[in-house]
Amino acid sequence: MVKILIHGCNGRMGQMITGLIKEDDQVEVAAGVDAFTGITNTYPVFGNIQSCDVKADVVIDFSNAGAVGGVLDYCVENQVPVVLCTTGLSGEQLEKMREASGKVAVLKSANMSMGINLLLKLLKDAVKVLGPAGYDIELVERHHNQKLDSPSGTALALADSMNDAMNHEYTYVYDRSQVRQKREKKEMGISAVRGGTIVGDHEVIFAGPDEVIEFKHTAYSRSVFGKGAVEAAKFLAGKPAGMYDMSDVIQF
Ligand SMILES: NC(=O)C1=CN([C@@H]2O[C@H](COP(=O)(O)OP(=O)(O)OC[C@H]3O[C@@H](n4cnc5c(N)ncnc54)[C@H](OP(=O)(O)O)[C@@H]3O)[C@@H](O)[C@H]2O)C=CC1
Ligand SMILES: O=C(O)C1=N[C@H](C(=O)O)C[C@H](O)C1
Repeated sequence: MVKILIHGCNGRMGQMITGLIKEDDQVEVAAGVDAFTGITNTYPVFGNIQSCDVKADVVIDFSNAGAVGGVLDYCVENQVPVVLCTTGLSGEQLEKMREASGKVAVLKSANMSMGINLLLKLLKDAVKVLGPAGYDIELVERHHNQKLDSPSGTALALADSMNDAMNHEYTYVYDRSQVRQKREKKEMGISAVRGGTIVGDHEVIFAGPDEVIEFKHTAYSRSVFGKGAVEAAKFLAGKPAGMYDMSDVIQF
């Protein structure tokens, strides 16, 4: 039985994972941590990770970029692997994560769903054909009105996946309305929409002469992220220090 500590247990994703773990007899929640205490859980909940004295095999973090430093310190100190799902991390926070991965196992992914992870792979092939053929690349993402970061971590991961395949030739242009000049060839435009309860939509548009090719992923429920996070936790428990990602968990 893999014992999981959910960091951000009372948030949208924390509650989704709580439900998924109940249905899975290979995992259990050892404890939760959340700044918000207005929910009663069947497991012990701590107000911050430093005060948590319950042992776990792995941490799943869906919280807030500002909280990730504390999670990494806890995981290094207690030698607990961590599945980092929180997005919007700064350069400094990412550097801290890389340092921590020298001492403990860290799996980071901006999107735990099967669909987006397949798309990350497919886009590498698409861009190698369509980029040199002169197709312009634009990404549009849509999320609910409570989301803190923009663009989404997934939009950046999709762009990075294509840019990695193209030797980092492209620069990113965010929300084009502020840019008062014509589009350059080696740009990827990234635009964010926020509204209502949209779970998460990502579109990658390749616009060429007289034709457009679009890749689109729509999440209809947070369960697609939650299931991936639980599988990642099972995979990561007991793993040696290092950086991991969802391509280690889902093999296509
Ligand atoms: N990788 C993936 O597949 C996915 C990633 N995400 C990312 O996960 C993160 C969480 O998303 P979501 O669940 O929707 O967000 P929520 O705001 O619903 O949940 C986050 C929870 O973490 C709590 N929290 C914030 N700061 C701390 C802290 N310092 N210590 C303990 N708890 C804290 C919040 O409390 P309070 O409300 O009091 O601040 C809240 O209850 C976001 O960054 C989101 O982008 C989301 C979905 C999928
Ligand atoms: O905040 C969210 O809700 C989501 N965040 C992730 C992101 O920033 O990419 C993943 C998913 O799209 C939902």
